[in-house]
Amino acid sequence: MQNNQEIKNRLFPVFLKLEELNVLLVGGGNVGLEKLSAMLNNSPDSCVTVVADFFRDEIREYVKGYPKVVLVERKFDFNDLNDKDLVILATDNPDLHASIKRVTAERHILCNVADTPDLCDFYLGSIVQKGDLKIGISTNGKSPTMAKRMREFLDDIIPENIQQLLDNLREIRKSIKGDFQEKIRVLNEVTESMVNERKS
Ligand SMILES: C[C@@]1(CC(=O)O)C2=NC(=C\c3[nH]c(c(CCC(=O)O)c3CC(=O)O)Cc3[nH]c(c(CC(=O)O)c3CCC(=O)O)/C=C3\N/C(=C\2)[C@@H](CCC(=O)O)[C@]3(C)CC(=O)O)/[C@H]1CCC(=O)O
Ligand SMILES: NC(=O)c1ccc[n+]([C@@H]2O[C@H](COP(=O)([O-])OP(=O)(O)OC[C@H]3O[C@@H](n4cnc5c(N)ncnc54)[C@H](O)[C@@H]3O)[C@@H](O)[C@H]2O)c1
Repeated sequence: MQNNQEIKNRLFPVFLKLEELNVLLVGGGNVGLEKLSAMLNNSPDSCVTVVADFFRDEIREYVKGYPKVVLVERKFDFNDLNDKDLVILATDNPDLHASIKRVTAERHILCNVADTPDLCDFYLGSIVQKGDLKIGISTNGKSPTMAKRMREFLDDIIPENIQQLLDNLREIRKSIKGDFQEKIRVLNEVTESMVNERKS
C-alpha cells in the first residue's frame, strides 16, 4: 500500500453527465472556444451560457450547430452565476478570474480557470473516444502537451472494433444467469484473453 504522504497525484477522475448541468463559460476568445468545443465534442446537448463582451467569429460560427448554447454579449455580471452548477473562466483578465473564483467557492459552484491550475477545482482532461469507450487523460497539470500526445498514442493503438467487443460483452453480461459472483467469474473469464494476448 502506498503511504498517504507519498501520494502526489491526488486528482479524482469522474465522468460527468454534463447535459444534466447548467454551465457558465466566461470568455469568447480562442481559449473560450477551446473549452467550449472540449465540452460539446463530448456532450453536444449541454446547456452552456457563454458570456463575453466580445465574441470571435469562429465561436459564433461554431455554436450554430448547438441550439442549447446561448451567447450573451456583454461584460460578466455576478448574477450570471445564478443557477449554475459548473463555471469555466476563459477571459484575458486574471483579476476578474480571481474575484469570480472567490464567489464560486462561497456558493459551492465548481470552477475551472483556464491556464490557472491553482484556481481550478477541476481540470479538463485530454479525451480518447472510440464508441462507448472513453478515456480521460491527465498529467496532474504537469504537461497538457504530453496529455495531447498520450491521446494520439492511445487513439492509434486502440482497435477500431472495440465497439463490437463492448456490444458483445453487453449481450453476454445480460445473458449470464446465476448470482453476482458467478457473473463476475464468467465476465473475467471471457475478457481474460484481451489482456493476456497483448502481453504475449
Ligand atoms: C487536456 C487539455 C484539455 C482542454 O483544455 O481541452 C488541457 N490543456 C490542453 C492543451 C494545452 N493547453 C496549453 C497548451 C500549450 C502548451 C503547454 O503549455 O503545454 C496545450 C497544448 C496544445 O494546445 O497543443 C496551455 C496551458 N494549459 C494549462 C496551462 C497553465 C499551467 O500549466 O500552469 C497552460 C500554459 C498557458 C500559458 O503558457 O500561459 C493548464 C491546464 N490545461 C489543462 C488541460 C489542465 C491540465 C491537464 C493535465 O492534467 O494534463 C490545466 C491544468 C487546467 C485546465 O485548463 O483545465 C488540452 C489538451 C487537449 C488535447 O487532447 O488536444
Ligand atoms: N490563445 C491561446 O492559445 C492562449 C495560450 C496561452 C495563454 N493564453 C492566455 O489566455 C487568455 C485568453 O486568451 P484568448 O486567446 O482566449 O484571448 P481573447 O482576447 O481572444 O479572448 C478574451 C475573451 O475574454 C472576454 N472578456 C474579457 N473581459 C471580460 C469581462 N469582464 N466579461 C466578459 N468577458 C470578458 C473577451 O470579450 C474575449 O471574448 C489570455 O490571457 C492569453 O494570454 C492564451
